[in-house]
Amino acid sequence: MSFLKISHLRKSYGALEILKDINIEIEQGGFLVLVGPSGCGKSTLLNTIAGLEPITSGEISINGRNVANLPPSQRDIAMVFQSYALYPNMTVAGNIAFGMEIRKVPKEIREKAIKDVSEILQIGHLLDRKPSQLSGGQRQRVAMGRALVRNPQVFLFDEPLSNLDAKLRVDMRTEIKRLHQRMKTTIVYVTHDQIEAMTLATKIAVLKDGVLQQFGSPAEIYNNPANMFVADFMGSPAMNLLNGTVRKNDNGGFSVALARASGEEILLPVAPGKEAVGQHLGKPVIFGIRPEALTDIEGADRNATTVAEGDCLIEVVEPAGSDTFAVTKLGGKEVVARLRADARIQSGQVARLAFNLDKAVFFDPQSQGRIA
Ligand SMILES: Nc1ncnc2c1ncn2[C@@H]1O[C@H](COP(=O)(O)OP(=O)(O)OP(=O)(O)O)[C@@H](O)[C@H]1O
Repeated sequence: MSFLKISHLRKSYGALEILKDINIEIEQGGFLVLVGPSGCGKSTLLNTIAGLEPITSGEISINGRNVANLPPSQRDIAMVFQSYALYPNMTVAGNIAFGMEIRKVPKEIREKAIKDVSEILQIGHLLDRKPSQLSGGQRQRVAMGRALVRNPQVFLFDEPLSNLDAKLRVDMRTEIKRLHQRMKTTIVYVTHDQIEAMTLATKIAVLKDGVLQQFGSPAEIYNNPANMFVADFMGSPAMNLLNGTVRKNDNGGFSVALARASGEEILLPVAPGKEAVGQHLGKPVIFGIRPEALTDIEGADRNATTVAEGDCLIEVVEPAGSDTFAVTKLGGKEVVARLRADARIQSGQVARLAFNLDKAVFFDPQSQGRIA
């Protein structure tokens, strides 16, 4: 049974509909990440789960109980905000225990809870400090500690790492993941950072303009994006989306032809299992390939069943330490290939690249949906 279930949820401000028929469900212990560009409605969705915003219609159930019309205090959730929202005049221990004090939890139990969470979060040495005496990462830990001591059914995180610098963000991301693995709590987490979404989530919901674009595991979303928006939004560098035309091969299979800058074409065979693209025979399609599926010949995946090679004029080479990105042009668009770090390729040179066509995806240029 799903633990958190959002059914046909709609939210409007006056005539403006912000969330349009959202349906999502996750299991107990799941880590749901809501991701999408600024203004897509992810914070609004989180706030409706928290009870901070009333919904226009639909249902939100937690552990089988419809909470949509309950106040936040009766939903058994705890929220960690981007701004941390710590009380500046209280010590760390005071901040963590404040909710328990209000609920008149006995002192020994409070002290034990503070001790337990401060061990988990490694903030035992900070308990007597005020928030102003803490670093951003330490404040973030205290905010999490305050949520943890409540032991709620669901944790809600609203962009908790966005105020931290890049290095600390990565460290805290790992820490949140470790915490989730250890505590097996159910989490809903908002971010606009697709890497955070990929690394943390058990399930990702991608939103755009208040519409759920795709809901699935990180691997499903990465490998089989539902549409061109998801394909472009998830992954860095983004998936290459190129204009192609479907052709029939002499042997009965299909290929996709991409125009080169020179005017000639490169013909890429369609891998087994992806023949649905044949329904678009003779018509334009969008050919999607991730940078790592387009490599130097030596870097090609030896286990791939369908690989094609093609000579491409390399316009720019960008060494990135662990690998090298090369930019070429195909199908009227710039294409990024991900080469091995020591690939001997230079800008201005024609280089032979390998296309792993097992990883290719096709989209209908009209509907922008994936052809499956
Ligand atoms: N009280 C309100 N009245 C009217 N419109 C609102 C209100 N609150 C939010 N909105 C609008 O709802 C849309 C979704 O906002 P929301 O804050 O949920 O987006 P978001 O995806 O979390 O964006 P960000 O990443 O920038 O925080 C935006 O277009 C916003 O302008």
